[in-house]
Amino acid sequence: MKFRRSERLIDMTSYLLDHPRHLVPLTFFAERYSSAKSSISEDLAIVKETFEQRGIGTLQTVAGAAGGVKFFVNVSDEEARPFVNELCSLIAHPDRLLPGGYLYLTDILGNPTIVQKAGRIIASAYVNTKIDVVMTVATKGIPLAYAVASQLNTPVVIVRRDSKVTEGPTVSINYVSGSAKRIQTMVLSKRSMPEGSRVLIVDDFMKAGGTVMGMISLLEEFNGTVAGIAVLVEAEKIEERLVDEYKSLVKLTDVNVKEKTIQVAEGNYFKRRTEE
Ligand SMILES: O=P(O)(O)OC[C@H]1C[C@H](OP(=O)(O)OP(=O)(O)O)[C@H](O)[C@@H]1O
Repeated sequence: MKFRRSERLIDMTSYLLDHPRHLVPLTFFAERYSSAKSSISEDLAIVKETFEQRGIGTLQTVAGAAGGVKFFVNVSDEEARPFVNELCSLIAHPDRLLPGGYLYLTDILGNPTIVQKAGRIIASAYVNTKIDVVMTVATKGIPLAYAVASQLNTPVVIVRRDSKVTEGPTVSINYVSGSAKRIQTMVLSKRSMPEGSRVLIVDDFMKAGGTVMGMISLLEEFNGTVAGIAVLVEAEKIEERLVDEYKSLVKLTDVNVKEKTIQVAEGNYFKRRTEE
């Protein structure tokens, strides 16, 4: 059955969006549409141009016999900013404030539309970064970690705060949870990731950064490399912030637990993108 160009473009776009960072050989599309590879190359040029013009992402071509094309999500700032501003308005409710300057985010983290969009935007910040694994810590960071990892075509590694028989042999470290100055434990199965993995650390919220630091320490036990750190929301700046290099979509700027007021602004996501 022959496919018209318009049909090929629609189906090809859908396939590429569903398979981010997968290498798709041109022959795959040529056979799928019973078309010549030259026609497929022309189709892909149109898809690439439109993706880039509409701020959706880009296509990278891998030359050679084992080559093909890979879709990389790369949401433009014009596309991302309205979403982040909407997120700010959603978060800026004083009744979200919790003791210790933490925030109630469970409703947002339970909203697949929000989490998937945030995942695409965070993944866009690493379009030129090689990432083998996305790491998070149970529990609230898990939905966002999966949303980011699905765009990076990587597995998710979930650090636990306790050891379970079902995890097999594990590595554990103790860390100081920043603000609370509590000694806490992090545990990870020895089978969770290969030695030397390049890891993107993702979490929902960062206050003092103790949790992120804990994951960094754990990573050292696997000779892993921190490829990046991304959080949905960062608490307002505090002196003893343990982590400097990270990206956030939203930040709390002025929290007054007593007055129950909260100011929220864009995180450093856009700032760091312009600096890159
Ligand atoms: O920067 P820090 O001061 O370390 O705080 C950030 C931690 C605290 C909170 O997790 P918890 O509510 O402790 O745990 P869970 O995600 O399981 O609810 C949040 O999800 C981050 O992981």
